[in-house]
Amino acid sequence: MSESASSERYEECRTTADWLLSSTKVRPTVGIVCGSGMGGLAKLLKDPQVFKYSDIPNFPQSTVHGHAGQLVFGTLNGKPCVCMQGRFHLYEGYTVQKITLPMRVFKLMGVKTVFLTNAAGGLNQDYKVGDVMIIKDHINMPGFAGINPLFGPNDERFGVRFPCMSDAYDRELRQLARDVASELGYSDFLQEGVYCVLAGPSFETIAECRMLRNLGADAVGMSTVHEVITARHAGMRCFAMSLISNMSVMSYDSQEKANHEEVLETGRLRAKDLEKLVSTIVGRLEHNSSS
Ligand SMILES: O=P(O)(O)O[C@H]1O[C@H](CO)[C@@H](O)[C@H]1O
Ligand SMILES: Nc1nc2[nH]cnc2c(=O)[nH]1
Repeated sequence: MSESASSERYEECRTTADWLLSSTKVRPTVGIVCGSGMGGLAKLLKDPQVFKYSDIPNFPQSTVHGHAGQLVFGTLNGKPCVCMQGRFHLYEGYTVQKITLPMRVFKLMGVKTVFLTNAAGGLNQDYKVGDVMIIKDHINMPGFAGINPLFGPNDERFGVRFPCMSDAYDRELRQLARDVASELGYSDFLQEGVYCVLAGPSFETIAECRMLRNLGADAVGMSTVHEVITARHAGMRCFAMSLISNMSVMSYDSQEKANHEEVLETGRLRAKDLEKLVSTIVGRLEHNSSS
């Protein structure tokens, strides 16, 4: 990609951010991305203002069941928020740059902290369906094949050429999440681990699940990592959580089969707990001018 194409991408994000800022009075400091079946989070926002993705300039469209495809502005526990009720995935056919455009739009709208949720398969055999895993680190499998949202000329207006990723998942926010989970009585189903992203859309084979576990992954999914890389590049703090919606099949004796209906059903069962967890954490966020 040429320097001018990179500049066009900046202008594309700027146009979208300016359009949104002129269409709402909310000035969000918190951005939320809802995972599969977790769109209920957006319904917690007070005085909501809803924009369909199809009405927002330059926005991709949601094509996956369980992703409503709208951007909701409002306040959550007193904090001005923008919430993606539906995210984009590589397997939908978008480029990695397109699926992460909303993160740059968040940045240009003034967002400081991004909360991401996803549904994921549990690779760690100590986990169970319905567990909530705070993500402490990731493995970017598509990145090993050159699929990284920062590929191409770097635009310094967003961030540096070589951003650090060893601090991608904010330590303080993870501690806050553990404290809040403990207060809410959620410790029994709270985990903390490593999320591995694959391109999808096929679920993993048994051999692939075994390999990913051996590599140190606790959960596997098809999202979040690209968004986190883009958000961190732009200097936003990130907190991400996986709902363990199904256990990855690790044995040739197993009759289990991963499927999207189970993923959505687990989301429905754990929805209220997840919503309480996220809204309480957001309510306790402190933003100063440098964070
Ligand atoms: O990561 P989210 O968007 O929660 O969705 C997860 O659920 C879908 C598979 O059921 C995949 O898209 C996977 O990434
Ligand atoms: N790749 C992948 N994504 C998921 N999303 C929800 N469950 C799964 C899973 O088992 N594998």
